[in-house]
Amino acid sequence: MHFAQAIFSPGPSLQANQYFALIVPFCGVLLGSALVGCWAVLKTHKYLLWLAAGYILPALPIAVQSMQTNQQLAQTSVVLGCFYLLGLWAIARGMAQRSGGDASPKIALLISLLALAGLYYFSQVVDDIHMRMLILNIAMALLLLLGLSAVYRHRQAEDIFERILRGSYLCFVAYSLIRPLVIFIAVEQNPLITLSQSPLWLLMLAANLLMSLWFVGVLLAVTCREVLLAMKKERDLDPLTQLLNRRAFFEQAPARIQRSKQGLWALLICDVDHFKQINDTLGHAAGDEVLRSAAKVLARNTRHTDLVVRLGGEEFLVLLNCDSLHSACVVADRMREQFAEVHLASYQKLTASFGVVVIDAADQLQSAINQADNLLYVAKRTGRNKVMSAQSPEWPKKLHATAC
Ligand SMILES: Nc1nc2c(ncn2[C@@H]2O[C@H](COP(=O)(O)OP(=O)(O)OP(=O)(O)O)[C@@H](O)[C@H]2O)c(=O)[nH]1
Repeated sequence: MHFAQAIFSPGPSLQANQYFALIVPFCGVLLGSALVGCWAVLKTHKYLLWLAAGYILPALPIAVQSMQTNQQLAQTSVVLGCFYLLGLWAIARGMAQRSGGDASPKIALLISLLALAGLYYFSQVVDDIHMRMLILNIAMALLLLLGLSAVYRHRQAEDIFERILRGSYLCFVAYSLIRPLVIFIAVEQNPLITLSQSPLWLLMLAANLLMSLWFVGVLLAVTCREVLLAMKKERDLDPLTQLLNRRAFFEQAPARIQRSKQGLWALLICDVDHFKQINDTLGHAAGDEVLRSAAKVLARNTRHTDLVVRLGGEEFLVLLNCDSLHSACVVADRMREQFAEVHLASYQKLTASFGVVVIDAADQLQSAINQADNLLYVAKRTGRNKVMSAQSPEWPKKLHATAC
């Protein structure tokens, strides 16, 4: 019989459970479409397209085979086998790509060609449905295995969501490896009359459906979380230096100060000296590079409990946990010295000025920033490249009383 005829002419008596089996491919297409929709919105997560293909491609052979007699299954096995193999490799590829790896396309091609040759032999030369099922299921399990190594080799940030996703994929692979064994035992004990009407077929479809739903659920949850984290990062970080921005600082600083049980907090305002001149002589791109280097100098002199912020332009703010104004000034001075080490082509030496204030309560934040700003202004006015605090000799005596 012709292939197209074999696909479109259903068996003589379609059972109710065969129609019921169509729910599975329908769900596969639906879940695959959800992943495509997700990709269309994000545009960044290309691996979602591979995973979508992994859901949509096998849906076609499942739908067709659910309505076929064993004789028709033999005629369509090679073509429909291609859809299964491509679909399973797409899942492996998607998962591998998500982890920054690959799913060995050459090995996948070899496995697929061998499987298709086997399907051809056991359908066109010797009609053995048992062998065809075994070959196809073994090949599909091997294709999924190709993704597993990449998923475990290229480890992403270890968190509970990642572990659940990885664990789910591992279960999916394990199930695929066990399936040929189940088929081997089940068919051996109960020779198939019509595969698509057998409980084995329905059982496999039900297991597929459950796995698919679970896997897509986990995948979408992980993707949503990634998107939310990326959005939060974009909202909180300065894109040039990757430091916190002003808004994120005022959101995080009060809680950070209140949480700390002991010690003072110092506010260091830092401003790169003659930055306009750097921009004018070396160009805006070099200016940007200087800002990135300045951010690194500040960040490497702080601990994870401190906050480093780009207030705007060439002005930075550091919230530093310390035990005295003196120790905060020592840190600021170390930062100041390290500015001189930033490499600047043809520009003499990079310098920065600092204003330092200490506080012990969150409600002093705004006034302390204003005060640190005043100190910075004095540092600029009295020659730049210096750390100014209320204890500095240059600090105007009449303001001394209000300083920390
Ligand atoms: N490259 C670059 N330049 C910026 C950025 N933001 C602000 N600027 C420039 O930074 C310069 C700041 O100049 P000023 O405020 O005069 O400060 P300054 O030249 O450092 O002078 P002093 O602070 O008095 O030493 C301006 O020319 C801004 O255009 C940025 O993101 N990248």
